[in-house]
Amino acid sequence: MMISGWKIKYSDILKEFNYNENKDKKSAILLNSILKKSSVDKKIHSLVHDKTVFVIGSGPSLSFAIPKIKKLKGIKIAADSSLKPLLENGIVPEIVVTDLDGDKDSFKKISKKAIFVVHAHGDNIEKLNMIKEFKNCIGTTQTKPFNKIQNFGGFTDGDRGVFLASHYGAKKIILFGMDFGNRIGKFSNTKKSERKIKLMKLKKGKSLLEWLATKTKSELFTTSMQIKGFKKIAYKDLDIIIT
Ligand SMILES: Nc1ncnc2c1ncn2[C@@H]1O[C@H](COP(=O)(O)OP(=O)(O)OP(=O)(O)O)[C@@H](O)[C@H]1O
Ligand SMILES: Nc1nc2c(c(=O)[nH]1)N=C(CO)CN2
Ligand SMILES: [Mg+2]
Repeated sequence: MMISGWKIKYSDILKEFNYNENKDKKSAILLNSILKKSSVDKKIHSLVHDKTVFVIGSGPSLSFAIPKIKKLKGIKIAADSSLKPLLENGIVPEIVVTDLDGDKDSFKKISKKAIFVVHAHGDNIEKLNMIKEFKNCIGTTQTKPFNKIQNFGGFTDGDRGVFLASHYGAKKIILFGMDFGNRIGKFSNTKKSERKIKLMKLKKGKSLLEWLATKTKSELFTTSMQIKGFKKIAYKDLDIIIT
């Protein structure tokens, strides 16, 4: 089942980014054909339901966040390119949310350990074969869900991670490196020619999180830049809310 109101949000995305819905569907159909039947859905539920979950993005604050994350207990969801600096600092996330444009070597390092939540869209069709290496994998789409393909809502890898955690009933969701804003973090693999579109994507991701905040049952916190509906929390106070 899709989060209510998603159809309108997706229709806005199609217009704003000039995406082709049929290509998004084609990509989802291909992903469905590659995915094996699995019990990964249950595994995510047991990791996330009623738990404190961290969603880690690649914004400028990620460098400051890493030493703090190292000391904290919680389920870690890495958004795509944040995986590389996390692994380099000995932090192994349980879940990776990706549309497969993150660092391939990092994916390989945890391909048998982590759960991969792979998003199919019209512009990553040629990358989908990569999932054959992932032991635990589920597929998502921004179009209608079907068969093995789900739609939890969200747009960029980071905000989709938050929608995922909310869908599986996380008790608390705490954001790290999810600054959005006008500065793209150094860990993000954004080419110069793609900066403008990336900033538009970040703006959309942030607005979707503000929308989610009006609907979710999870308690929402951010250590990064302010997001409406999220409680801003200082690193030094994290111990108080992580129980
Ligand atoms: N200022 C920021 N710069 C970069 N990433 C950010 C920022 N703020 C939040 N993020 C989050 O970090 C996530 C991971 O960053 P990354 O650069 O890997 O994105 P991406 O893989 O290009 O994202 P997408 O494929 O969703 O566009 C993004 O999906 C986004 O949600
Ligand atoms: N068709 C299409 N859909 C997307 C794309 C994209 O580049 N093309 N990027 C996303 C997050 O980066 C999410 N959805
Ligand atoms: Mg990505």
